Amino acid sequence: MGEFTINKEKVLQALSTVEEPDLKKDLVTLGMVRDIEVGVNQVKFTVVLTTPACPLKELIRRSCVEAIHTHLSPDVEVTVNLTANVTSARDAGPMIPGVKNVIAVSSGKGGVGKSTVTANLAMALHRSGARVGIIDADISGPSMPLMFGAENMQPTITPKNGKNYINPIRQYGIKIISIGFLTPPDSAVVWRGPMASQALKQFFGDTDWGELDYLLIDLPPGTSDIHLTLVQTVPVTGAVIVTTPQKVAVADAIKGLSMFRQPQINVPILGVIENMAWFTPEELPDHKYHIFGQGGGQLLADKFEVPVLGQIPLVQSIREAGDDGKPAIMNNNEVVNEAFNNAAEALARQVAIRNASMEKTKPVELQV
Ligand SMILES: Nc1ncnc2c1ncn2[C@@H]1O[C@H](COP(=O)(O)OP(=O)(O)OP(=O)(O)O)[C@@H](O)[C@H]1O
Repeated sequence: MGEFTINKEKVLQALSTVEEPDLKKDLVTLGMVRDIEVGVNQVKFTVVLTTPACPLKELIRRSCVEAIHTHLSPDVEVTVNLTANVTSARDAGPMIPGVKNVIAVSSGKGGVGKSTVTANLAMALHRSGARVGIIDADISGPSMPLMFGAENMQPTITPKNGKNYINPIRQYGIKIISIGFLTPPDSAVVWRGPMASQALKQFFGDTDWGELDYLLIDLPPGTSDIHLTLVQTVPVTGAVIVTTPQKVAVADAIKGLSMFRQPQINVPILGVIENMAWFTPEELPDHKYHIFGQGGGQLLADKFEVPVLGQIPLVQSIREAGDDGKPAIMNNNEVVNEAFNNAAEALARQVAIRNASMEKTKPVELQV
């Protein structure tokens, strides 16, 4: 093995041949290469990814090693450290200044599993290393307190700069605020639109979220005042729509998605998650029974020219976990975790693509 002297310049040149597959530019131009250290026959550097949930991590690592071997010498020992700095689609404003991305989770129809999907996506993103929060704005039935085993928890209040701030509760590493925390668990309070909109505004304006990579908003099914309040209050990075494969669910989801696409609202749609895509009995993990039909998620995605971010099977333990106060992903069932992890990675990927390729989002100003 011959000795080969390397300098940082040569390393950068080699790495400028590596393209970020989604962003279609090279790693050096994108400013993703940091902390290059060189030695005799050795090079070490850091690649800063756009999300810790990056599904292309290993591909990027391999491409970097290959580029060094091809352009410098096959004898160089290459160490690639991967870290992430989640990108943002907004300018830091007075509202939620430390939150990089606000993601609306929406559905056309009730009961399709929007809250279950939100809770598990949040956990999957958190487990990948991201900082995650949830706002449960589903006035039709706030379910986050139950799904996170937090029915008896209460957010605290801290005065800061002469103003009282709500501190989200923290459960399993996720910061959570729910409209359900504002009412006693057993009371049948019927939230009227204006009251709920006011509460949602407080969840942004008067809540101390600190630093978050992703803040997921569990919206009520359909379209409502809450949706309008959301897009008027904060810049929304994008929307995810949850549907089942059923035709009637898809028809409703089309209506839901159309709202985000209205020119005066114009919130990018990041993709579709098809929940209850098939039934898989726990004891037969390879079997798929398409009891709600097939292909609804894809149909919806095709119609709006967005990707299907994931398909989540109907598994009894997903329902049980929700009722037991733990998102299903915490039980480490292979089928369930693969489904939610893939969906979370696909979502994080679309957020990164959106942030790199589209204009920053601004809150919507609607004439009323
Ligand atoms: N993939 C799944 N497998 C098994 N059960 C599921 C799955 N997804 C959701 N469920 C169950 O279906 C029920 C409805 O789910 P969830 O509350 O998440 O729906 P939603 O769309 O948020 O409802 P809402 O219309 O009230 O907002 C819950 O009991 C939940 O545990």
